[in-house]
Amino acid sequence: MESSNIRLAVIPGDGIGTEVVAEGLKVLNAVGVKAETSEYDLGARRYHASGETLPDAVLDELRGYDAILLGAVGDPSVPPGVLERDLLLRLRFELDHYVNLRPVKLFPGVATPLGEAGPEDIDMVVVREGTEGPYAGAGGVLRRGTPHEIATQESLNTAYGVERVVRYAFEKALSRPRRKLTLVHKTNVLTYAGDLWARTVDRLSLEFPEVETDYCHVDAASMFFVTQPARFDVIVTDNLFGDILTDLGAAVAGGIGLAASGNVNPARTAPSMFEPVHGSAPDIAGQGKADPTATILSVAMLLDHLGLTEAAGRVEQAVADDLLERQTAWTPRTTREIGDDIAARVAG
Ligand SMILES: NC(=O)C1=CN([C@@H]2O[C@H](COP(=O)(O)OP(=O)(O)OC[C@H]3O[C@@H](n4cnc5c(N)ncnc54)[C@H](O)[C@@H]3O)[C@@H](O)[C@H]2O)C=CC1
Ligand SMILES: CC(C)CC(=O)C(=O)O
Ligand SMILES: [Mg+2]
Repeated sequence: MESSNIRLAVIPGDGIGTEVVAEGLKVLNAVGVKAETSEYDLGARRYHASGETLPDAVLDELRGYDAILLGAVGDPSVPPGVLERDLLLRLRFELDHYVNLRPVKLFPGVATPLGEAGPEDIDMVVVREGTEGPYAGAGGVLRRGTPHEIATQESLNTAYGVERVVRYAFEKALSRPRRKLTLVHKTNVLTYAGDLWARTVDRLSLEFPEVETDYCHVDAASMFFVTQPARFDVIVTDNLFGDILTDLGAAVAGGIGLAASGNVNPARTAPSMFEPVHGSAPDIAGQGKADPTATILSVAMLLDHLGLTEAAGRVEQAVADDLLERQTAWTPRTTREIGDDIAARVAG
């Protein structure tokens, strides 16, 4: 076993976030990695108790960890966007998580709505920009509440921000057997931002001659996710397109309960943060219905990021085995039971 002691901040958050994170930690414990975990009460409960979303002192403390595991944030009792923007996006921006890494991978035995498609057809990684785009918060509103209201929400794209995420995506493509990188954007309409993205890919492609590059408009890419997912290997795209495409990718690869992600700071100037792609799912919260697999796979990504590749591989293999068994011997299980079963497999 790799010996190391990791310091982990845990933010269960809201709704099913608390349920799935408990299972992620259970599996982390079972894999035998020495981890010192500290839980942070951030989310709707704290907001109602104190009005706080992410106090500066907490943010500073979080900077000192090796990594962060997050469940999900957002609750119907809190005005829309408050927790998403002031907690989740603030974490991503302040900790410079400029790569939002989202594998879209069909595990053997998992049913896909695409019918005939198999694991060889659905195996891609979406490299979503994480700190810019329409999520940067630029824009405003005039004459709010009147019939003449004007709301603008601008997409921020900097040469610096685009170059660093595109470079990461090229490196990711180079590390994979197919060595293919597809830029997904909407260059035919979003001409200013699209031009910057396209020129950046063209320029960096000279540094990565082994990587085949390709371009797809986001509307067509959405179609190809469903009709020809094998077109894609590594995708690089902006914050909004990547958000939308990865929920679609999750559906195609067996469901939102299986989709893992990492908010990565490749320069390691701050801890990276790992979380399921899904949200707090208020519709099923507190009922033990949430699938914790996405969080458990996010724990595997976290371990891999910290160089604990053997442990990461064991967690992913345990998930793969569990998913395969679901195909042949499916029985309804609670969130906790799925966590127990995967933890038992990890422990051997
Ligand atoms: N990273 C985060 O913290 C995210 C937070 N959100 C927030 O979460 C709240 C709910 O957002 P929604 O749009 O409903 O998205 P959602 O991802 O929470 O739920 C969408 C649908 O998927 C189902 N689902 C989600 N995770 C599941 C799991 N592990 N197992 C089984 N079913 C699962 C839900 O029951 C729901 O029907 C909102 O406040 C939203 O802003 C949404 C996405 C990401
Ligand atoms: C709630 C959003 C800020 C985040 C989201 O939907 C995502 O990152 O997938
Ligand atoms: Mg999303």
